[in-house]
Amino acid sequence: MAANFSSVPILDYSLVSDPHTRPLFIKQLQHALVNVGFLYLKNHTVPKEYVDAVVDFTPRFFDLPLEIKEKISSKNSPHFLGYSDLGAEITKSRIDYREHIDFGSDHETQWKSGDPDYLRWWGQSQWPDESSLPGFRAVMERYLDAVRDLSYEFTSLLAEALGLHPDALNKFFDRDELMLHHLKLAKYPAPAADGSNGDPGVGPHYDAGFLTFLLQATPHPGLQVQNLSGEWIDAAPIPDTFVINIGKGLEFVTRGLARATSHRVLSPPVGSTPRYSVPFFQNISLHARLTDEILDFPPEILKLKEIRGDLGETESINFAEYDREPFGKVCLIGRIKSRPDIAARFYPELFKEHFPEGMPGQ
Ligand SMILES: O=C(O)CCC(=O)C(=O)O
Ligand SMILES: [Fe+2]
Repeated sequence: MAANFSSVPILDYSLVSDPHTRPLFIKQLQHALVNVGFLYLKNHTVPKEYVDAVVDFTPRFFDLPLEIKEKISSKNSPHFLGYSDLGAEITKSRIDYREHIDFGSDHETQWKSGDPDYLRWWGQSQWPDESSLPGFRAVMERYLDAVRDLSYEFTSLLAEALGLHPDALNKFFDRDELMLHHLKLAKYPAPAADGSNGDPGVGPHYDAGFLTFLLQATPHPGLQVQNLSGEWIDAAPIPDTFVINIGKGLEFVTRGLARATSHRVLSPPVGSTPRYSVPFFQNISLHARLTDEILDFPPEILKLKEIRGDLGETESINFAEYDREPFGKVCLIGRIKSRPDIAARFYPELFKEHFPEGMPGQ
């Protein structure tokens, strides 16, 4: 019988540091990876003051005057980094109702004219002028580095939970200065009472990379994950936790053992204050070709996949190109589809390929 789930498991990171309780953590992690694809992590190692500072700055960023935010608009970034106003982004042909800013760890683009397009996906972030929000950049970069470090530790526990050597997944990451991980600050306003805002929230999707560490920065519910029978299960905020989920890249390279789970965000109810959230997206090397990487799982681990059964029908299909393209290309295609405006400006050939009829909605 297929294993299904009706809630998202909560794992306690403090179990890892005690040799007596560590095996229990690994067991619980194994269940979460194979059967759910989502988990909450409590007692994690990112200092509370780092998290609190991010929670404090997030609404203050969105409260800046529009002209300050527009100065760092993602429209002008070949790296899809910067500020995106409401309605800028498309998920599965549907317009999302959120405002956001995306940035990455400090990074110089490796792309030069003539190089493959996908190298250009990573590059410099755009930050608001220091004088308009003093301390913002330092707080965000400090947080990004701390979550990155936790994400690497977690990746090695995950390898262990899947019966691999703890270092088995390290080869997918480049040296720190060549890696870029993403952080997004998102604001989900309540829709207008007359429904004139169109489709609210963020539509069903998978994340692209290896792992996502989500900080839900307000107590609003809204995040939902889809179980094996297609039902939407709430993943409401739990104070002092991260919600961790698996991206399509990790699912692909583990041959479906670790499952990427479709999820979506519903807007807060009419009249509510906005919901804020801060996902960290752990990337892997732009050049990593996941089809070339055969990981050697022990038979008892592969059996867990059989016991779980098929992943079932979900409402989102994306990032299917892992079977032929390197990580950077797969993700660039994802960005091209969600931001045709940026694609048309900086990646005209890919734009034509994916939007042969021209700009959608025009
Ligand atoms: O805002 C959230 O809670 C989740 C957002 C999300 O799934 C994403 O940006 O990929
Ligand atoms: Fe997501």
